[in-house]
Amino acid sequence: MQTITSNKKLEHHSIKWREYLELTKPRVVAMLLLTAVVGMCLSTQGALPVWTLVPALAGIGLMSGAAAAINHLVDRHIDAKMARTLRRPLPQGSLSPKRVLTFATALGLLGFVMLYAWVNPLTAWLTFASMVGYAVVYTMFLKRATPQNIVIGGLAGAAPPLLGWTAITNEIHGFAILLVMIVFTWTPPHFWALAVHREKDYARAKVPMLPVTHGSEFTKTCIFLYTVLLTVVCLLPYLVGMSGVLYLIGSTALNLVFLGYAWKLKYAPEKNTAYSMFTFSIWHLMLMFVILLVDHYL
Ligand code: HEM
Ligand SMILES: CC(C)=CCC/C(C)=C/CC/C(C)=C/COP(=O)(O)OP(=O)(O)O
Repeated sequence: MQTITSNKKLEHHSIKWREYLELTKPRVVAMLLLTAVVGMCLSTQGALPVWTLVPALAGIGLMSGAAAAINHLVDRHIDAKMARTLRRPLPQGSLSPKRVLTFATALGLLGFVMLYAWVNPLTAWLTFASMVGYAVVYTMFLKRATPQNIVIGGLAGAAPPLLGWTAITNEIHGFAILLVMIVFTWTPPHFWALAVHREKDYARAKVPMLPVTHGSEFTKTCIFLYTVLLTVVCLLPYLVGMSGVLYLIGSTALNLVFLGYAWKLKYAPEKNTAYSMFTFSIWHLMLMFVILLVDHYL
């Protein structure tokens, strides 16, 4: 009997851990950290100091996780109306809003103190600004107000390469801004492809995403134009001498495939084209940053 009770307790405990982890959007944070690592590596020709790298990644990861948890908290009523987000811990009632707020505050504070004390105040404040940009500016205001929400809000998610760069050098460099621009121009095709696929969800929840306010045809045109812009932006690291030929070939190949998806989505869509493009967008960004890294060290 006692064993059954303690097993239940254990099960209860482990389920809660999984739910707290889900609040932090771990796969998104993993990608943000990859872009931050690349920012760190590209900022120097030398080896990275481990005593800066570790607290920098921990601090950026914790503050991103805190921002994601606040997004879950603020959006809990919207999330309850959409099939994709209905099973999240808050709409399901498996975590209370108060607990989520405490969790997010603890994570955010811990991350900030780590960055401030062990990295540098510049990185701590820039990460804080990104956290506010996503959790407050995007989630509380822009998301509910304008179809340009993700374009402007995308700046917060694009910041980590700069955060990685400043963590190592304590200064804002033009090359770091180029990396930010890559993620910034990648965000609209990344998200709008998903929004086209999930248009009904957003309409039901009354969130003014572009396909809801301007229709899916207009959104597909915007996706295509942003993908062209992304292709041009991705040439800049080569043109300014930040990256070499390996990067040029790799990034151009990735962008040609991405453009292929955008073209197909606009002119010859099949049932799953929008979702396939969204899935590819994640591979695209991941490989783009891996190529930047390989190019830097070869
Ligand atoms: C305003 C900016 C952004 C918006 C609105 C956005 C939106 C979304 C949404 C709604 C999903 C969930 C898809 C699903 O549940 O199937 C998603 C997934 C994802 N996003 Fe974004 N995104 C943004 C920026 C970013 C950035 C900057 C990164 C990383 C650098 C990123 C990386 C990812 C990854 C890795 C996934 C897959 C997560 C998973 O499989 O659980 N996103 N994005
Ligand atoms: C400190 C720092 C770098 C902060 C950035 C944090 C962060 C987690 C950015 C990711 C952007 C993202 C996943 C937006 C989706 O929100 P959504 O509400 O539109 O998507 P949802 O419906 O899936 O919740």
